[in-house]
Amino acid sequence: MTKSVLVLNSGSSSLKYALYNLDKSAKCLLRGVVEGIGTPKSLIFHKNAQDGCNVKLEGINVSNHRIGLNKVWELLHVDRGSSSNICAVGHRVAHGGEALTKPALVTDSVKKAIEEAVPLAPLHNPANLEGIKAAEELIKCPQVAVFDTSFHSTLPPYAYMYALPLTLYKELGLRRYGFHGTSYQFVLDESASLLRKSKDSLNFIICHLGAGASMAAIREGKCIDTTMGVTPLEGLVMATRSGDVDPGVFQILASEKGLSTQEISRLLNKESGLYGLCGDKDMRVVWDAAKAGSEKHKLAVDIFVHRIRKYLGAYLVHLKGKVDALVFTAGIGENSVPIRSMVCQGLDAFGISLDEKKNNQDAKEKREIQSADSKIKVLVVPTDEELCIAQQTLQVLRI
Ligand SMILES: Nc1ncnc2c1ncn2[C@@H]1O[C@H](COP(=O)(O)OP(=O)(O)O)[C@@H](O)[C@H]1O
Ligand SMILES: CC(=O)OP(=O)(O)O
Ligand SMILES: [Mg+2]
Repeated sequence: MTKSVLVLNSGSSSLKYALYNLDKSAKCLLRGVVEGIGTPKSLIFHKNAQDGCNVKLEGINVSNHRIGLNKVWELLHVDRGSSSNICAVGHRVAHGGEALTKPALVTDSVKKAIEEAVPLAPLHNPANLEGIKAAEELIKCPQVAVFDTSFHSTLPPYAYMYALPLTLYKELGLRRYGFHGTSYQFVLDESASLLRKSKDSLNFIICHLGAGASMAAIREGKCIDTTMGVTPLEGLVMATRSGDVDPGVFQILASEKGLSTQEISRLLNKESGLYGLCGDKDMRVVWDAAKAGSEKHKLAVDIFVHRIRKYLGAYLVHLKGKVDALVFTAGIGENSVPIRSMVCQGLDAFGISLDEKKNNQDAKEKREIQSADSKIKVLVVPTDEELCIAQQTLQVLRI
């Protein structure tokens, strides 16, 4: 049996995993996801691309990522003994801080740097680190960390600095880092290949709209601005994250509601966004309820779209109108016809116009959906963070 690389993408409440051939083809052998970690109703979906072996485990109790990885390990073991051929593990790590700007072989000092960045990504880095430690115990092979933040290391200082006392940047590393980097990397390459041009000659505005959502402005293949900040909380409205709010709310919540910093952080990260506005966090449910007439769900959709358009306007100006394509990716970006339509509504004057028939096509592959007279192309490009992590893992290990 061929040797393989295992990719672990530990999210705030999920653990996605995928197994790839350990060669340049990096063919996907199987993939799966443990959802609802930390709740009594966790779910595991496991799909073997080769023999169609699909497993769905429901209602299990996966209280943390370590237990999640143990379950995945059992499944890999059962699934044609896949576990015994793993020669490398690639981990998604959300925050690399200022020190870690490239994929890195996991060493004690790399783990320490990931630990030091925990305050900067409180929902993600602890899970990432737990995933690394658990994998080290289970699988004796090289482990590689691939950082969400790396892609954004090209941001110019005027885009990454906050207008806070300069000393805070020096003391605490308080600056914009940006996230979803492996997704942007993958989608940028895919978009350039769709347009049959070198990415270095192309400008894009990419919307990564998943449960976590962000946007990036790309000039000549390099990121020049992005919506997420020092943490993955800034910017767009997300499933449970507020995105941009006036920092003045901290004072009001503390003095008027007596909330601690921890409680405020929880409120902004887990109880806000779509969920805070309408009580639902899955855009499919939110959209259906809005269509059925629920005013609060309609408002949640309007706020979600308005925030995207605000940044779209900013990035169009930032790129001086020279944009080759507006790209939609991730769960909502790839699948929601109405959200894409609302984002592009009435932008003909800015060179963006959708072909609604193409937008409505039920397709899974990367494609163009702009109208014939649209100056800027509009693309739907499925992301694959796990494949990108596998490729970068192989590069670090020079395989
Ligand atoms: N057909 C669809 N219409 C609208 N939203 C969708 C659709 N399919 C998936 N989604 C949204 O995509 C989200 C998940 O996206 P994903 O990129 O997997 O997020 P993450 O990796 O951040 O968990 C779901 O929460 C759901 O809201
Ligand atoms: C950084 C981030 O927001 O990741 P995710 O979308 O997986 O939550
Ligand atoms: Mg994601």
